Amino acid sequence: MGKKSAKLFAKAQNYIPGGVNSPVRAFKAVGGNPLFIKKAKGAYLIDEDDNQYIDMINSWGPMILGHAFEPVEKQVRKTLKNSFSFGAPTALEVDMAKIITEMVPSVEKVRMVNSGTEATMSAIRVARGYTGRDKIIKFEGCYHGHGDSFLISAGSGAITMGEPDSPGVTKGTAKDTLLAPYNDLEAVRKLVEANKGEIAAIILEPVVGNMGCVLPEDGYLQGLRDICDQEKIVLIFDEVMTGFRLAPGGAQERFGITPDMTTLGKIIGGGMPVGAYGGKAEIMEFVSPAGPVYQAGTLSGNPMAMAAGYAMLKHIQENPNLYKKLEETGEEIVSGIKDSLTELGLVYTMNHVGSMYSLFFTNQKVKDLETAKSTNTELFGKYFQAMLKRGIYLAPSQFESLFLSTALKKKHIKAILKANRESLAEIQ
Ligand SMILES: Cc1ncc(COP(=O)(O)O)c(C=O)c1O
Ligand SMILES: N[C@H](C=O)CCC(=O)O
Repeated sequence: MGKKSAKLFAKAQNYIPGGVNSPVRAFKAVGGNPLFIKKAKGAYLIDEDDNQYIDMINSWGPMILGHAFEPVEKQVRKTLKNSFSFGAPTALEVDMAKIITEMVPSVEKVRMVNSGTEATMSAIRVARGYTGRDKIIKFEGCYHGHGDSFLISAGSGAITMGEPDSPGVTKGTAKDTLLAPYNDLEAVRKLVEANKGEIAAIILEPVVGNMGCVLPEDGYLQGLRDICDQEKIVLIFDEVMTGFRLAPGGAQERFGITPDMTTLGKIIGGGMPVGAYGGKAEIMEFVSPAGPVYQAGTLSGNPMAMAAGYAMLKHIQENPNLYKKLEETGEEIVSGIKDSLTELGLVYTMNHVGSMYSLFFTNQKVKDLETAKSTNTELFGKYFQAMLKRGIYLAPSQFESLFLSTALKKKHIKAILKANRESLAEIQ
């Protein structure tokens, strides 16, 4: 790490818990100290010491078109001339809601919030209000933000820091969150049977990014859809990561399964702090002031955030072939890494879909939290550092997915694959 980043991290620890504003940024799981980033453009991050890195996380997903994408920047500049926030309805937020309903199959009506956390917290409240039931089912290792109901066997930074069940969540709250292993339909059937008529919602990441990248097995999403239909349970896809990433209409479009409700974030903000939840009009009509379930926000629908997000979605809607490029980039990187593994005689597990992937340092098939945890996290730390030394910025935890962007060109892919081969060889 460069001198300026080191100095800033030391200073930050005096004022910010752990020196960071979100735990996984602290590099605790991979050793070393975090880089402090001063700017980013296209495929690159530039730190305070002027080192340049090819970015494989893209702000944890939002920057799917690369950093400082011009049409988005232009729209934000234009909008900020009219001031930053009004706390009143705007034309922009109507455009935003319209484009989301056009693009995401399950969403007939949508409410904008400020983060993915707010979106999931609000979605389960609405599902509870709509069904008159209290319990929800979530899956071990899935992460839905830091709402109390979800910090139970939570993925992402919570597993990374070894705190999947956060202190501070009351027993009263925790008892209404039922847990099942991901990709295990039988476990869900048993929970539903044992809690008949009491489950308001099943919430999941339709492709998990928060225990590393884990894909739904064939028939799994359809199986959950069927259970929800039979038992009148609200099926919620948390597409904060996968929305507009795995297809213009997210994982639900890619896998052809329509949930009752969807939560969104990341890409819909174009890099600004935004979330949204939406779904069938019949359910969304329960949201205040149309209905009785209360949810509000001083900065919800903020013009800056709407400008960035709308410019991003409009570009995606008008250029659907960008997904072909993302698929090709993902395929080329993943198959190149697999070739290196074969050449080096290494048997590790690669999970991949579109522009999301994770390399797990285990020879087990990774399909749920238990198998994800079979990975060698120490080896992952060495791999992370070896890649960083070669100018490639990965997610600083094994329990995160990587997110590719359209800014990656041939030269970047070549550099990524070269660094991968050298790093894998170095750390054995
Ligand atoms: C699937 C998923 N849901 C919800 C969230 C929470 O979003 P935010 O960090 O914007 O609160 C995240 C990421 O943090 C996520 O990956
Ligand atoms: N996995 C998290 C969200 O996607 C990582 C971002 C964070 O918690 O800081």
